[in-house]
Amino acid sequence: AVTPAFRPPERSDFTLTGRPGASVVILGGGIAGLTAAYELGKAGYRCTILEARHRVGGRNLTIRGGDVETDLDGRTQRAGFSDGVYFNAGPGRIAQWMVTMDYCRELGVPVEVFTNQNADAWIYNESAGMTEPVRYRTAKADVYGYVSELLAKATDQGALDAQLTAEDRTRLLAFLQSFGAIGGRTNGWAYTGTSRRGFAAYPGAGNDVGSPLGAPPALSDVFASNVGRYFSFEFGYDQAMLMFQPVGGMDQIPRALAKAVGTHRIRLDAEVTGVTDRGGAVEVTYRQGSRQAQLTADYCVATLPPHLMARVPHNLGTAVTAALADFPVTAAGKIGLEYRSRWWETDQRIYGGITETDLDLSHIWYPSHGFHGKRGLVVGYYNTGANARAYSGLTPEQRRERAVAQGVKIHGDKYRSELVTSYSHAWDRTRYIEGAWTSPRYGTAGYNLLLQPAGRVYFAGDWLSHEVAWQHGAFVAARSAVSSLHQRVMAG
Ligand SMILES: Cc1cc2nc3c(=O)[nH]c(=O)nc-3n(C[C@H](O)[C@H](O)[C@H](O)COP(=O)(O)OP(=O)(O)OC[C@H]3O[C@@H](n4cnc5c(N)ncnc54)[C@H](O)[C@@H]3O)c2cc1C
Ligand SMILES: CSCCC(=O)C(=O)O
Repeated sequence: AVTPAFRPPERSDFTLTGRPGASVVILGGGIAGLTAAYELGKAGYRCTILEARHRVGGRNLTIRGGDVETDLDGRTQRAGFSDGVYFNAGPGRIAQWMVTMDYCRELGVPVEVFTNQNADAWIYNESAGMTEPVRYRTAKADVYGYVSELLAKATDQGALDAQLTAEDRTRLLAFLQSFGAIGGRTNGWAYTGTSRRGFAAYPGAGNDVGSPLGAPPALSDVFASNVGRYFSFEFGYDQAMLMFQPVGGMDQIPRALAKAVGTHRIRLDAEVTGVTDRGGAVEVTYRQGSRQAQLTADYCVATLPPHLMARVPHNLGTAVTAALADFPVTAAGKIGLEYRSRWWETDQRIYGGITETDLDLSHIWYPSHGFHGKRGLVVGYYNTGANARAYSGLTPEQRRERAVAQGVKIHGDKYRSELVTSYSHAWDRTRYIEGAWTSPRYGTAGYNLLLQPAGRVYFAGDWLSHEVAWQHGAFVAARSAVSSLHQRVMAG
């Protein structure tokens, strides 16, 4: 039998057929712009990409030693990372079903597992009064155990008889006993803790049974600590293991796309300043340094973030401007902390994965590659919204100090003493991006308007998809735009 009811969401062998040879100017060299150029190029179109930044990739940004970035506040950082150390400041993970994986395969970008969930990573909820972190495995054992105990008791006492048949009850109780590792009826279905909680010292040879963590805290204390707060993250269809990352940094994807497109077709440091639909062609003006230039093409694919495209003078109509301006934008930030030793592996036995906190740093990511290497890079914060803005308002030094002061609470002194260098990225303060991702108003006239070309101008970007904040969204939106452009050309 074939795998039931599953169709890859996007054909991996996407190709436009026919070679019409029209010219297309593409605004923005992020994933959407590069993909538009790549797919149109394969079909024989003559494409030119205008990208305002000094490199392609847009939000797909990997920072290495020597990279220099200046933000909207004029703060310049020069990354001091060692050779081989990299920091994915934007995207970091890919789900298996995403079309991003097909592009990695087609472009020859090798991928490796990205560890999105780790039983040995920590949970730390300061606001719940925790004074030390708890391992994920321990938190899960206790929460699953107590929830199972409660549900088993209610079931066995007949509280759910209106919902359950006698057979359902038997099956549910059997499931709960295994799921929560609870006692049976004679033990009152009690959760008393098992080896699932983990050990202070793991079992050894001969008669060494190790030092089990032992009895769990009281039920009420487990719920009060709120350690279950983040369990559902890994249930998400977009975040469930296995996840993947390109070997050597996420920017291997735009690099490979740019190579396939041909770097001679990409103009960097080229800021688009105007778009005019002339009826028979599109005229785009742009600025390269002090030079003003102009480019005319048969069609245009515009992939700037919508809130920035809204500010570019054009003659596409006020409804288009209003629709572009109607995308609420989220802030996000990350810091990369390079350490001279991989103490999280040697001392804490954490090989990849994520620690979850209620601190303003939100998440701490450990590297999913380079295990047992000499150095390594930890993502010391990955936060959004108000937490991201709190950090983006600080200088890079202040950001590092704040992140390290928080991280020490979980990891101890090495979090500070082993630190070599850091680089932080504030997406809301990044020129030509000004935000992390948007929340499209699906179903509105404005959103739907932008799915149609405005004259000879097509729009694309993750913001025109149902996978915002994922490269998948940028890929499929670009495919959609070039497909309708191509249909029109072939029909004409
Ligand atoms: C912190 C963070 C984490 C993320 N995590 C993930 C993840 O784990 N996995 C994943 O798949 N995705 C993730 N994403 C989302 C992913 O980065 C985006 O969905 C994708 O990169 C968007 O591509 P795009 O081409 O639509 O937009 P962009 O990358 O924003 O491209 C737009 C381009 O337009 C350029 N531009 C702007 N103004 C002008 C102008 N006037 N003239 C010329 N060019 C201009 C910009 O410089 C930019 O290059 C994350 C994003 C962020 C910010
Ligand atoms: C937290 S979901 C939005 C950003 C993203 O795609 C990611 O970090 O996985």
